[in-house]
This record gives sequence, structure tokens and C-alpha cells, in this order.
Amino acid sequence: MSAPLIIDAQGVQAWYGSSHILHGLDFKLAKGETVGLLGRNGMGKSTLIRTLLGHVRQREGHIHVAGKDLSKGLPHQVAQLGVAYVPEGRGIFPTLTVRENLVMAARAGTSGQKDWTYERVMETFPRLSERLTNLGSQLSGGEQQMLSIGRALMTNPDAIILDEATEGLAPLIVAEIWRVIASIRRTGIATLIVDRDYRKVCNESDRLVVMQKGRIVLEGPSEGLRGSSELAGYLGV
Ligand SMILES: Nc1ncnc2c1ncn2[C@@H]1O[C@H](COP(=O)(O)OP(=O)(O)OP(=O)(O)O)[C@@H](O)[C@H]1O
Repeated sequence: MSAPLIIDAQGVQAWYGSSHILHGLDFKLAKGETVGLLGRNGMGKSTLIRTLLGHVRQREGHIHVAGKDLSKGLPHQVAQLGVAYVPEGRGIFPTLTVRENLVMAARAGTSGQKDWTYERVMETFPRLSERLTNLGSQLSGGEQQMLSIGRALMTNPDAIILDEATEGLAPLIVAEIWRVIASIRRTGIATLIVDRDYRKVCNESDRLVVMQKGRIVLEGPSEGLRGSSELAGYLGV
């Protein structure tokens, strides 16, 4: 892998109380690549993401973000280094309008890049542009999800992590979100995707990482693993 690493984690372990969830795994996300993180329910995908982002405090191992040692880092430090997070269950401000939600997230990226402006987010999500004065709480689930992705883009990130971005949404909205994910990918922002639609993840990623019981059990180029019996076995499909 020759591109610089945005996330470089080694020997990551994590616990919730006395439950040992992650058992020493290595994970890398290089500049510009799209990684699909797969695994059955409860295998530790969200925990890995939340650990890399500094949300899980009970952890061990080495985590470097953009070359900086954030093994003991906090979520805002990870965000400042250009990693945006679209959490499962969204993460927007319900009492602020769509416009306010977007504008307050705006900032230049780590290299001063300002590619993602309010106008560009509006063009990307025409639906949101029709709801500018609505409060976050007044949006449909799909619109909230778009707003959450829009907020992440407004930070001009080097990487964006999408945890179950299409969960519980209607098929038309799901298709629209995948369209946006594909366009984010084309702009060169590194992306880490967790989604239940493993076929879509396989098709929309460069590399797959498969987890089972808090360990990485399979990884490699998506093209090679897509449709393999080994992948099907781990996913139980
Ligand atoms: N806050 C928490 N406190 C205690 N245990 C938790 C907590 N969050 C998750 N777990 C447990 O950690 C394990 C891994 O969960 P995690 O959510 O990381 O899996 P996942 O692969 O993302 O699954 P899913 O697709 O169902 O979200 C599960 O056994 C889960 O019950």
C-alpha cells in the first residue's frame, strides 16, 4: 500500500466493562481508498469504529491518525485530523434547522481544502435544499441521514466513516445514499463503510475487512473476495 495512511491501528483491543470485545486487531485506511467492513451482527464492527475514533475508552493498542499517535486520543482530536464520522443512528442537532446544522459544521480540511461548501452539499442533496428551515427533528429518517452525511462533508474531511448509513430507510432513499457514497468515493475522500447490504459494500469498496468475534478473519481486495465462498461463510449468506 503506497498511499499515506490516514488510520494505522495495531493490536487494538477494547472492552465494555468486563466484556472483552476486540481481541488485538490491525486496521489500516489509506488516503483515497474505500474499505468495506463486514461481519455478522455483534461481531464488533461498530466497536472497532468507535475505538478507532476514541469513543471507547477501555482500549489498548496503537492507533495513529494522519501520522499522529492517538492511542489515547479523544474523539475531537481524531475529527481535527480530518476523520469525519456518520454514526449509526445519525448524530444531528434536532433543535437546529437544516441550514444551521450544516453551517455550524463548516470548516476547511487539514490541508486547507474547502472543496465541500454549503452550495455543493445542497447540490448533492437536493432534498435537503427543500427543507432548509425545517428543524432536524422534523426530517424523515432518510433526510436526517442525508443531513448527517452533509454535516460530515462540510468539515472537508480526508476520511469519512459511515456506520450503517442506510439502516431502516426506504429503498429509494437507500439508493440515493449509495449514489452519494459513490460520488464521495470519486472525490478521493477515503471511506470506511459498514452496511448490512454486503453485496453493495463489495461493489462500492476497494478492499474488504471481515470481522468475527472481535477479530479480523479475512481481508483483501473486494474484487477478489466478492462472491467467494470464504466470504459467504463468514457472513452466513
Ligand atoms: N455499549 C455497550 N455496552 C456493552 N456491550 C456492548 C455495547 N455496545 C456493543 N456491545 C456488545 O459488543 C459486541 C459487539 O457489538 P458491535 O455493535 O460492535 O457489533 P457490530 O458488528 O457492529 O454489530 P451490529 O451490526 O449488530 O451493530 C456485541 O456483543 C454487543 O452486544
